[in-house]
Amino acid sequence: MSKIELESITKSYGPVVAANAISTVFEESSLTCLLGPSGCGKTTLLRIIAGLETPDAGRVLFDGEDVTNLSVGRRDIGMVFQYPVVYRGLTVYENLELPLRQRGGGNMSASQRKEWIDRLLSILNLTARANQVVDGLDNESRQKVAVGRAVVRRPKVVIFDEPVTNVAVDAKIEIQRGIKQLSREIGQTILYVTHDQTEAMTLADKIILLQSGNIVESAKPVDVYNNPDSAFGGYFLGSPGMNFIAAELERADRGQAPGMRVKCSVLPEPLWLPADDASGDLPRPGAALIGIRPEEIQIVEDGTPGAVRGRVKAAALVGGGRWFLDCVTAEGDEFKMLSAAGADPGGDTEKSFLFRESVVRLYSEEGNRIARALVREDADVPA
Ligand SMILES: Nc1ncnc2c1ncn2[C@@H]1O[C@H](COP(=O)(O)OP(=O)(O)OP(=O)(O)O)[C@@H](O)[C@H]1O
Repeated sequence: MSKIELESITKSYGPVVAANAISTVFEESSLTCLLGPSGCGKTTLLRIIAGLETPDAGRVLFDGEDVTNLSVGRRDIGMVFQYPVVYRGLTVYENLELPLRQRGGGNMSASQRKEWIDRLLSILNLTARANQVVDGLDNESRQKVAVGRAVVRRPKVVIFDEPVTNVAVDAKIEIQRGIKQLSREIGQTILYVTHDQTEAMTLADKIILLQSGNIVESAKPVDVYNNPDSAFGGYFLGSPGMNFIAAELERADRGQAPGMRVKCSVLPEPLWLPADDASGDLPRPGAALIGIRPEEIQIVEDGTPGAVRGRVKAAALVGGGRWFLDCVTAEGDEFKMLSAAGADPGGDTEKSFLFRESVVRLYSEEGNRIARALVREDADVPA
């Protein structure tokens, strides 16, 4: 189990930059999901770490050792792909035992080896099938065997490239649970590629979100979800994604405290950005965006303090009895919201909406986060 560091990894295919000077760290014994839309560079990065691809520039380090020019075989990596790779003609147990016999298991006694394989079989819910020949197994069970084969030697890192794409839903959850357990109980360092945000949110200790060969988010799932660094991250995670609504910034110092006033059609009163809360220098006056998640907006009684008027354009029932609503403010700004379970709010109806100030985030027009939160203009500020 190793800590993996990437230092300014760059890889281009003709005019396409698949990895643009990427630097990051995958901590030992952690499960990191590489997430992003098709073509963003997930597989390229994984292949460079595995040694299946050579970067144009930059270094790959395993526990501080430069492995950039080491062959695949000398990097000590386990791999699981979309389609299960198993030894045909052998039983489930033998599939897990063979890699240990071939290499890596030499210092285990026979009883230790059996104990370890039995533990893996139990984690992967394969104990009852231990003596079945893999050729007769369904695709899902064969993929579990492939996972077992990849981790049994306890390699420095195990790489998963969309391993549950071709697996039925029930088995998908079971395989994901097994993989999570492997990282928790055995401390295996795992890199996991997926384009499925729900899978990444469920599994990952850390999510790395890629866009066009660049890392745009790198944090715990809850932090990426609640406070994405980029509008792309806010939009990509969430179903539907975060709303970004046009806002206007103007300089508005309060006594000795420098800051900006933030006006937006969903805020009946402007909010205030103290200079201390801005990431970097205070932004220039002008256009900006506020970010708010669909589930953070409420429909409230007319006349509720802080509410603004708008219209529900269309409503659709979604999971758990909640309603997905397509809405627009009186000033014409569009937004989406998820209402609590309840009666049909009806399409094309006038409503009052509450955008809770406490969750309004501020982004530049280019989509970079300026502040995680804003305050009321009359809030106490340090002298
Ligand atoms: N061998 C190659 N030759 C030419 N272009 C390539 C090659 N491998 C990757 N690319 C290009 O590099 C970019 C990144 O590809 P990559 O496969 O890493 O993305 P990805 O995020 O894994 O996508 P997907 O989810 O579709 O697998 C894409 O534009 C792809 O077309």
